[in-house]
Amino acid sequence: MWPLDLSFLWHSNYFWVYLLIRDHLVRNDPYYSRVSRAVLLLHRSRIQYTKKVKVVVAQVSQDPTGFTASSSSLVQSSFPTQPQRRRSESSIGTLRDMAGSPVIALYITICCLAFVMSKIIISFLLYKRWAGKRRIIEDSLSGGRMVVFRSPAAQSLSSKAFMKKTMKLSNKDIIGSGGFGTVYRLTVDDKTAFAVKRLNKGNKDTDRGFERELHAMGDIKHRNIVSLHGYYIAAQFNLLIYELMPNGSLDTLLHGKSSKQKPLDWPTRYRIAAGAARGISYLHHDCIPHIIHRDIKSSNILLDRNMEARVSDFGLATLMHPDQTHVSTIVAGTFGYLAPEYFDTGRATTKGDVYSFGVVLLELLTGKRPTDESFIEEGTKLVTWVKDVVKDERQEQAVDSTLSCFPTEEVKEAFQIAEKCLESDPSKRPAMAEVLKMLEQISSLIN
Ligand SMILES: Nc1ncnc2c1ncn2[C@@H]1O[C@H](COP(=O)(O)OP(=O)(O)OP(=O)(O)O)[C@@H](O)[C@H]1O
Repeated sequence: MWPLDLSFLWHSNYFWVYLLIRDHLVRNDPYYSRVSRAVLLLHRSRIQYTKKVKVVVAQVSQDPTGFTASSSSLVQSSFPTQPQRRRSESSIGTLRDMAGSPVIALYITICCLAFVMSKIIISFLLYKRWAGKRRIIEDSLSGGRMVVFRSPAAQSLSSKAFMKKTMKLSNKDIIGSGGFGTVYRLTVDDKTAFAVKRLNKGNKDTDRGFERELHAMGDIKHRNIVSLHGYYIAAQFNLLIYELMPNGSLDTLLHGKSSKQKPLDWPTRYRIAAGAARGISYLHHDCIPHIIHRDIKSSNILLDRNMEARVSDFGLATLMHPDQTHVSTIVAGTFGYLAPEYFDTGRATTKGDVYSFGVVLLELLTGKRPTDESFIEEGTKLVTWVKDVVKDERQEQAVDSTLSCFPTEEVKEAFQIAEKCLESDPSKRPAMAEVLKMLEQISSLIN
């Protein structure tokens, strides 16, 4: 009976195809979208072809019951009734008679050829993807090593002109600076620009671990994460090449002094909160190995041209294995955003990131920095102050004064989510995936 249903051979293909297209689910990459559509099309035509062949086989065997018409009849035949058993015995008899039939020979040949071809094509695509993931350009100009991860945006990085532009970066190109170094805007042409972060040089030993981490970061593609396009390692400095976020950081948007800057409205704030939660949730739950960010704060949440939130700065991120729930570390991160247990134990956990996200959510709601001077004067801090406000049901008074109108119920819900994230006992804090779910439920209130 084996020639009649060769579909089991195909099922092994689906696993490889899954490997090929799984990223599409999160990336929305047009290439994988095309591949998945082609696979679906092939799958449907295979089913149709198999049906047609089975009909032909049934006709050739002049079997009016069409014993091969569907796999369900094969399943049924595992527990055959009396008439079914008689019918299948006659079918097997007919099969034996048909062993030499040219139609069956043709069917087997086509199935085997298609199977072999499909394996070759899928292996080729997987190899191409693996080989094309990263390409290395050796920079002979300054003796450094540049690695560029393949992506549509980074196509233009292949030329030496890019290296020359990088070497010419000056103070006028600076767009920001932080604890780890200075960030420059690098314009390749009218349409292409990148953010280049210049890091102070570590020693050779840290380079190897540093490169390993960067390669893992290069693999992370998500609509709420700032992509790393490549890096450059030289004797005096290291450069990280990031996607440029035209709308800057949430920190600047909320607390910037520019008079031209319009205050953020509630729907934008809500979208930023949900986007950032989605990005962090992806790092915590969907990346293998899982990633703890360790420095979630408003200056590490950047905004793309559509004001979609992107989590950035994995300079402090630590890769951990799936079976590990925490990593030990010296205290790092930013004061005001760190979970209380972090000071005691020095251990970074995903729940620590949840706490920091809770602080960012409060920043979005109140428009105040966690280290706002008014809190210091009153001898309190943002988190303690908000907890009192929520307890007394005075949320409306705590909302950012630049928010002229806002939906009270949704804002109250958001305060409650922030409060859950800020539980002092980490085990009582929700996981980031739950935080995202709760935030998404607010949007169902909006609609
Ligand atoms: N990819 C980017 N696109 C646009 N602007 C960026 C990008 N990365 C960083 N910046 C800008 O540069 C500023 C400094 O970033 P950087 O990550 O170096 O420091 P930080 O996040 O402020 O502090 P820390 O280094 O302590 O994390 C950011 O606040 C942001 O305004």
